[in-house]
Amino acid sequence: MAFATTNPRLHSLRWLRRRLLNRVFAAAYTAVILALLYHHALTLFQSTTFKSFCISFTIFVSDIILAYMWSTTQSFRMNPVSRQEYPENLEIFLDRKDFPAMDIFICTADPYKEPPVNVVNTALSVMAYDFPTEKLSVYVSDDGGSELTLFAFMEAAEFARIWLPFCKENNIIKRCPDAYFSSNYAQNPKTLEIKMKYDSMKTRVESVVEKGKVSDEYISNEKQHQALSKYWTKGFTRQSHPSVIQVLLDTKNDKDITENSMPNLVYVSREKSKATPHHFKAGALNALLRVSSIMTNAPIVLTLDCDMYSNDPSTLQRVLCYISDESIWPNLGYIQIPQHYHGLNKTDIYACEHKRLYQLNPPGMDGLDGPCYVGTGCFFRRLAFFGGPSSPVEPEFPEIGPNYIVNKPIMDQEILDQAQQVSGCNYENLSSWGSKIGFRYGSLSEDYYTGYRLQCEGWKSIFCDPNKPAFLGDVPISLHDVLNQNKRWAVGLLEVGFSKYSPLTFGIQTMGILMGQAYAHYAFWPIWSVPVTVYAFLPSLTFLNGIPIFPKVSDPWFLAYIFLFLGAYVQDCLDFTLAKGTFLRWWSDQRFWLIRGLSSYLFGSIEYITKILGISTHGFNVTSKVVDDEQSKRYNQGIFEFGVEFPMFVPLAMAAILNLIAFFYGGIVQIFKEGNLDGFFVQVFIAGFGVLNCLPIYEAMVLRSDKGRMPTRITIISTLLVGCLCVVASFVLKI
Ligand SMILES: O=c1ccn([C@@H]2O[C@H](COP(=O)(O)OP(=O)(O)O[C@H]3O[C@H](CO)[C@@H](O)[C@H](O)[C@H]3O)[C@@H](O)[C@H]2O)c(=O)[nH]1
Ligand SMILES: [Mn+2]
Repeated sequence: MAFATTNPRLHSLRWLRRRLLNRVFAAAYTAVILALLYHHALTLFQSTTFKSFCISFTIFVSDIILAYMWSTTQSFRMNPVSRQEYPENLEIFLDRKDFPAMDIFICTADPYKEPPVNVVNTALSVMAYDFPTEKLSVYVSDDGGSELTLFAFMEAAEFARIWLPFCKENNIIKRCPDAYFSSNYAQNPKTLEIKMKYDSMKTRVESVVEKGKVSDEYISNEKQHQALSKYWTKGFTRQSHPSVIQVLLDTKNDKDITENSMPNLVYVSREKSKATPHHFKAGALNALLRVSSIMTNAPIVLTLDCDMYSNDPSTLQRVLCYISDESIWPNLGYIQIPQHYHGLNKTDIYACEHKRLYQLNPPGMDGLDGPCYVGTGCFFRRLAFFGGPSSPVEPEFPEIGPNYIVNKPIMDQEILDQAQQVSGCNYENLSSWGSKIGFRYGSLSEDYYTGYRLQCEGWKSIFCDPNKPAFLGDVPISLHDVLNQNKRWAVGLLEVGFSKYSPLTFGIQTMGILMGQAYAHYAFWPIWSVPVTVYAFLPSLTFLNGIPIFPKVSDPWFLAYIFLFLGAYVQDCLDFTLAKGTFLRWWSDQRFWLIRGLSSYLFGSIEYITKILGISTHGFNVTSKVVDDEQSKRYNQGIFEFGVEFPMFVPLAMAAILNLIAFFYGGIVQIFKEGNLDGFFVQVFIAGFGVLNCLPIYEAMVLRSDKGRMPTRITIISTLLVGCLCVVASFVLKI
């Protein structure tokens, strides 16, 4: 049969050959780790003084943590797979009229940190998907409760009427207007006219944001006035206000300028009250889940952050390649498409690409039960939010359940009333939302936690990583923002790691050792701060006091250190560069791992501890997406942005100063005067490696005069603290 030979398929899966090599290497590496830990244990027992006991103990603990974290990474290396989709075959299997409906959720939380113009760009890019428009609904959650965002969407709804047909007729690939007009697009009267309209919308939105309110001259009709006036009632604030739900486009009634239908576009700002916890993004997404159930109840839900626009109009078709495969459908919970970023600088100084998290580890989990959910670019099956594949959980009433068939138009008053009700801030009281239903509460890393719980319930996930990135996102471009973002993750991850659902216990029990370990790897990221901090300070402090703490070069145990260090680094570098990474980006990535260890992970762990002790509370600090021109210029040149007096810079600056002193001063005294390189080689090497990694910090402290330099106060404080540390160490270590 001719058919059999051509054998059209929707997707394929390939086991990566490197998994065999990985396993052999893992066996050898494990043996050496165990041997070294045995050696440490012996040293510990044989230590004769309290001082040497303390030093050995610290190193032992650090190495156990490093070893444990290394063991968790093996889950990603045992079974990596690679998938490929064939969307061109889709319509052989599935008629276009049978495509399932899609509800797309976009979250925004603050019009000043997340400029509304960018949020509408994200929305326009997905509204223009190459998909039957009547099956597409875009829901925007505005946790900022801001008339500025609503106004931006009113403008966007109008602009969409010309933008969507333009994209479809001309087969435009970049359907995010801003991305399109910043590219090298064909300039003809038609495109120029559309650009003019886009610019005029942009200017209007930006000037409204600048003014901080929508003044009368911007309001074009009574309907808009009515919608916006909700914000002008007395007592309406961002933290306390009733729900505002506005259907901006209704696929049944609204037509674009070519008389074709448009997708639904619904703006939702859920009710907020200072007395009721709102659970940040997870709460926002749950409100959207319910509102969308009532209005459209599509079986597939895409979650998108407002800083991620669609870069490929055919992504939905690609995802349908999995969705329409009956062999994987029964247990399929979600399909995760990784984050890719635009605007990274050449060497990605803050390692914001997170290659390991978003690109290297997921194929490893995909070879097991499937990747984590990472908060954006993820297609969920609505059903997955309501209990496991074989243990469904019923919601409070059927209209918000996954099986409900919506039979009224979206603008029907009854629908609008119900939507208003389910987006109320007390709606979830005494319900299973956040615990058994919907996005899960209890962690600031709600994405990781939700995916984890769904997988524990038995849902599988799929990693889909098309060659052409399906979404492109923004990265924070100042060090302060990046460290804060990573600190938030650290707190959120520890919240899961030490909860009753800890991957170490609950996870391993329900999903097996490899999946449990994979999730534990992330949950315990922040404990890397312990070994990183120890290795940043202890070798230098002891070295300056003439105390050797590692085996001599002539000692056979020295080889174990060499093997473990080089083994981990070379493997990491190979993984990174084989996945289209450059060597310089890899260098930034490993450097930033050290930086995070000394800052975000350290502070995140402290914050987590103070929180469980009840000393402090913490919230979801939204990352700023506003770009300052000067900052962005420095970022593009690959220059670190310090600039502000930020406590997390202190341990970084301290480590930089201490290692520099140890490397030069200690190096000269010990090695040239006393000729003792053999005994101190590892310590000198670590200090030298520290210095090499800290080059941008010295530059920021001494050589730079721009606004992004290290604030003088931080340099002074850190120098004083290093001084104190050295004095204390010389007393303690000389005992
Ligand atoms: O109370 C809140 C706080 C945030 N958000 C939205 O959540 C998204 C992510 O926030 P952002 O400040 O951009 O955080 P990032 O650290 O960049 O986000 C990463 O980390 C988050 C978890 O910490 C995940 O939710 C994200 O998907 C993931 O990209 C944005 O769209 C926000 O508008 C809300 O809707 N409500
Ligand atoms: Mn973000």
